[in-house]
Amino acid sequence: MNYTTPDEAVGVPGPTTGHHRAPEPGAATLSAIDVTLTYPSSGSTGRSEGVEALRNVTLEVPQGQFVALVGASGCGKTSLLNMFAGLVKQTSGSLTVNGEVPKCPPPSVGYMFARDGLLPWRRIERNVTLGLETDKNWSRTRAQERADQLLDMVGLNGFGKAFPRQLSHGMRQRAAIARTLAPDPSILLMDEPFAALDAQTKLRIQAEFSRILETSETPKTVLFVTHDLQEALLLADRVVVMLPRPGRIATDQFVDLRRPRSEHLADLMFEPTFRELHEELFHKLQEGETK
Ligand SMILES: Nc1ncnc2c1ncn2[C@@H]1O[C@H](COP(=O)(O)OP(=O)(O)OP(=O)(O)O)[C@@H](O)[C@H]1O
Repeated sequence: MNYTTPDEAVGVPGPTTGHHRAPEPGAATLSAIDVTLTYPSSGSTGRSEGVEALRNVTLEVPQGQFVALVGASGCGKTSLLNMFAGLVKQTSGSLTVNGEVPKCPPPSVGYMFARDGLLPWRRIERNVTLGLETDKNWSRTRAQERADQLLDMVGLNGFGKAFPRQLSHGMRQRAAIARTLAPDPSILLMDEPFAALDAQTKLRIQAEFSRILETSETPKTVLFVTHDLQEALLLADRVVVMLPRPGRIATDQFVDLRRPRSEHLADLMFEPTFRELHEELFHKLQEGETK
C-alpha cells in the first residue's frame, strides 16, 4: 500500500505544517474546504441560537492516507465524520467525497462507530455479510467465503456461527471491523472504534487493523476519530488536532514513523520521534482545554 509523503499531502492547513499550497476543492478523496456547520436551535434544549459545531474547517485527505482526528469532547469530530458520510450537511463551504457531494449511504464508504453495533439475533458471520446482502454482485456463497476470509483475518476463525453475546467485547469489535471491511470500502470513516477496549486488546487490534490496511489490495483512505493521542500517532499518517467552541483545526501534523507499522507497533511508542510528537501534540490539546 502506498502512503502519501508529507510533500504529496494536498492542501494541509494549519500553522505548524509548513504546507502552503492552496487546496484545490474536491481534488482529494475526502475534501472539506472552509466548512462551517451550525446546528439549528432546538426548543428542547432551551437554546435560542444554534450551535456552531465547526468553523472554517479545511481538511483534505488524499487517496490512501490515514488521518486521525483528536480533540476535546464537543470539538466537532463526529460532526465532520457525519458530513463525509452524508448524514449531516454543512452550513457553508464545500465538502466532497471522491469529488462529489456525499450521498447517504455513500458508495465505497465504510462507517464504524465506537459501539460494535452487531445485531444480537444474527450469527457473527451473518453480521459480517450484512452489507453484502442487498448487493447483487455478492451471491450467498461468495458472501460466505468473504465472511470466512475476514473472520480469519481478524482472528475469529471458528466463531462465525456464534452469536454476539457469546463473544468478548474485543472479539465483537473485531467482528465489527470484519463487517466494515466486507464490502471492501475504499474509504473508512471510524468514530472511536477501539475506545472501549482494554490497553492490551487495543494494541493487538490496532496492530491487526494496521496489518489489514497494509496488506489491502486497494488503498484505503481513512478518517479516524479518537481521544487517544497514542493511538492516533501509532496508526495515522497525519494527526489533526481540533479545538472546541467552535470546532476548528489547530494543528495538522505529519507522522514520520517507520512503516509497516503493524510489525512493531508496540515498539514505536518508545522511539524519539514518537515521544517528541506526542509531547508536542499533547501540549496543543492541553492549550485547547484551557482556552
Ligand atoms: N444533532 C445535533 N444537534 C445539535 N447540536 C449538535 C448535534 N450533534 C452535535 N451537536 C453539537 O455540536 C458540537 C460538536 O459535537 P460532536 O459530537 O461533533 O463533537 P465531538 O468532537 O465528536 O465530541 P465527542 O468527542 O464528545 O464525541 C457539540 O457542541 C454538540 O453539542
